[in-house]
Amino acid sequence: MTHLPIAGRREVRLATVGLIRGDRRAMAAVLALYCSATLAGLAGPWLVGRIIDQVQHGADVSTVDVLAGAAVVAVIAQILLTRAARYAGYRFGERALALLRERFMDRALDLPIATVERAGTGDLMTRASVDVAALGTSARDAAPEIFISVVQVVFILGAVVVIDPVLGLCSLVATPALWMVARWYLRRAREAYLAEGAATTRLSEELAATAEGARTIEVLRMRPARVGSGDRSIGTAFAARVRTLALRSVLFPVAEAAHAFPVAVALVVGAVLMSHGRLSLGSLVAAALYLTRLGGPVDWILQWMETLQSGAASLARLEGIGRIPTTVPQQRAEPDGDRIDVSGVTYAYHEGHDVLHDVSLSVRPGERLAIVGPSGAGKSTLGRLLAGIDTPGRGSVTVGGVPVGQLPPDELRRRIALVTQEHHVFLGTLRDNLALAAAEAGDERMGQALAAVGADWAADLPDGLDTMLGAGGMTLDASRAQQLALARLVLADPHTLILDEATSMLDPTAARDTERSLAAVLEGRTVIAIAHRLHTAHDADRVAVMEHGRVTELGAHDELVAASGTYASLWRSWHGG
Ligand SMILES: Nc1ncnc2c1ncn2[C@@H]1O[C@H](COP(=O)(O)OP(=O)(O)OP(=O)(O)O)[C@@H](O)[C@H]1O
Repeated sequence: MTHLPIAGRREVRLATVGLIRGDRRAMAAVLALYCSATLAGLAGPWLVGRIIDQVQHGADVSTVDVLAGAAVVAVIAQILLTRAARYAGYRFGERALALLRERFMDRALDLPIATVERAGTGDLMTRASVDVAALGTSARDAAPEIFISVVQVVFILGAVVVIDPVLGLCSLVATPALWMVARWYLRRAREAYLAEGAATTRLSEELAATAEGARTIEVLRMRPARVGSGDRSIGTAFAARVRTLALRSVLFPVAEAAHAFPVAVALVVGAVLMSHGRLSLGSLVAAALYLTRLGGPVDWILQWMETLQSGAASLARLEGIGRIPTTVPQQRAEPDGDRIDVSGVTYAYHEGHDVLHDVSLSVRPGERLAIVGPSGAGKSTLGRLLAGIDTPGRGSVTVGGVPVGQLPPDELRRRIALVTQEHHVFLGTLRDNLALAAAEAGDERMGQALAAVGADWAADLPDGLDTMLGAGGMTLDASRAQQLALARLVLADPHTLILDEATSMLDPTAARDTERSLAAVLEGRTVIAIAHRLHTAHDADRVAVMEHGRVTELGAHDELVAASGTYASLWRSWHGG
């Protein structure tokens, strides 16, 4: 299985910058609001310093009152501005997330089906669910919180430098130690917490399984084995927890010390500066108050950094989808007519193992061609090539002279449709389900399409086209679901249909109903039917027999029967003759 690609650091950086650039005004507003809120927050300690200085110089009560009043106003302004900044920040995050999600969906829907099939849908599903959720937490919480904290740290340091540059330098004394321990921690934390999560999950699964299977365990005398494996799981979980505890027991004390140390150094240095008359007591108190405030945002940064890292990993996985070349072709060519030509086609799922060898066929507009042959002969593979899902290794599959792979997917679907046993009912209204095939179709056309395939039940629905289908709504049985799929085909109106065992999975009654609906859809179109039951072949204009990846016989039913080849013997054995 080939994995879907993952974007590199540079692409992730570019994507992030692109998101910020795309919403530049909002970003500027967020930045301005956070800066204002932080500035308002800085007023408090500064005013306290001024009050101390004023009191020292024998100021009267009214001066102190004014300064205290200003401090109150600053606190209120800080609260209001922070609220506005958070609101704007979260909205920015949500918009960025929505954009990424939509871009991911667009890219995912543009992916060549063959690529998705080869990578397995699980990978794509995980990216669409787990990674989008992880990115959501990053965009919604981690990024804004880190952003606020960085703004606060910068402003607090700036304020201390303004009070006195020497004190500013003191506030950086612990930075190298903090930087080193943070790097050390972040390098190990992700893996350690993932291991802890996995060990905890394993332990609870183990205990639950033991409890549920208690009787069986007793009967089969498996107790020692279960106790042993339970002990091992507990041991693993314990070791994983000790590991994360060890990481925290290094990070937190260093971080605590890193917060306290600059305050202590600043007080000592400040006292010296004061004794030289370079600094007032009020300024020293203000600087010390600022430095004690550094701890909060620094802790916050450390705490959210990990989430941001995992968000970046998710972004790399979401952006990775963009690395896959889509099916959208470089040049647009207009097919000349509806004729389908397969010429000299070779195809291999795995290099060196061709499953189609030099297949050539022409299907004229309106013809009915049945493809028959033993299992594994390559019929479905040929069907996929005709529908443009896979591209031939050598040779070409063209419609009206244009290779099917060169037609944009939308255009190709309007010409050629592959009908398989899958007839998915999408969650939504009946109208939504039909609009997938023709978004522009009105209610009348939809009604006609449903009537054409004999879906009379649709006319009796109380909510009509607005009836909700799928989970929580009305469930359709297999034959109705297939009628819905066929009505979609009528709306899409392709000139060619490739039927791959379209009715073989249904029960016989459903198959009969469906066959009638199918007959209505086939009317007037070119039909290439991968036939499992030979009466389909009997009714076709021509029959192609495939064996070992080659077309070995091609002609009308009667001709092939008369030729006494493979088809004739298949027909005889099927007919019991
Ligand atoms: N996704 C795949 N990956 C690898 N090999 C495949 C894949 N699909 C089919 N094959 C192989 O290609 C060959 C042709 O398979 P294909 O399904 O086209 O035959 P078929 O004639 O349609 O058979 P059936 O009637 O059983 O569906 C078989 O050998 C099959 O094992």
